[in-house]
Amino acid sequence: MKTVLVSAVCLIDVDGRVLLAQRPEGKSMAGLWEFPGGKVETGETPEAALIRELHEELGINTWKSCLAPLTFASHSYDNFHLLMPLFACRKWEGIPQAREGQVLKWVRTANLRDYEMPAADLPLIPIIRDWV
Ligand SMILES: Nc1nc2c([nH]c(=O)n2[C@H]2C[C@H](O)[C@@H](COP(=O)(O)OP(=O)(O)OP(=O)(O)O)O2)c(=O)[nH]1
Ligand SMILES: [Mg+2]
Repeated sequence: MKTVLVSAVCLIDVDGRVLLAQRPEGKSMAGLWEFPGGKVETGETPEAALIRELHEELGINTWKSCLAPLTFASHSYDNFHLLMPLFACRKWEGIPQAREGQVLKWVRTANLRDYEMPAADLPLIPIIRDWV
């Protein structure tokens, strides 16, 4: 099975809330809430991919020095295996905007369970709750 590398971020605001994005209709896993990010392209580092995705999806800028490794997901879906480093980020430039039809929501870590997420993300929730 193919391993797909996806880079994602736990953006944390000054109140300790985390940004979730709801996958739009027409995409795989539509309606589920995810951490912003996307697939790492050939020749790209996970950090560079995430900085690019955050600009494309949310219109914000951040830097490698503002991305701290937090944890990762490793999960077999039916047709691919997902390997997803999750970075924590508390510093960026701009206000996150839904540029790709997503719905965005700042969520208290205690309430993350109320948002239906992809299977790969479920083990990340207690880690984020304990860490943020
Ligand atoms: N960004 C993100 N993706 C996740 C999470 N959990 C999870 O299983 N995924 C999966 C969903 C997708 O299969 C893949 C994300 O890649 P993506 O967002 O670039 O892929 P996509 O299919 O939506 O977009 P694209 O290929 O059309 O560019 O990883 C998560 O928390 N954040
Ligand atoms: Mg994406």
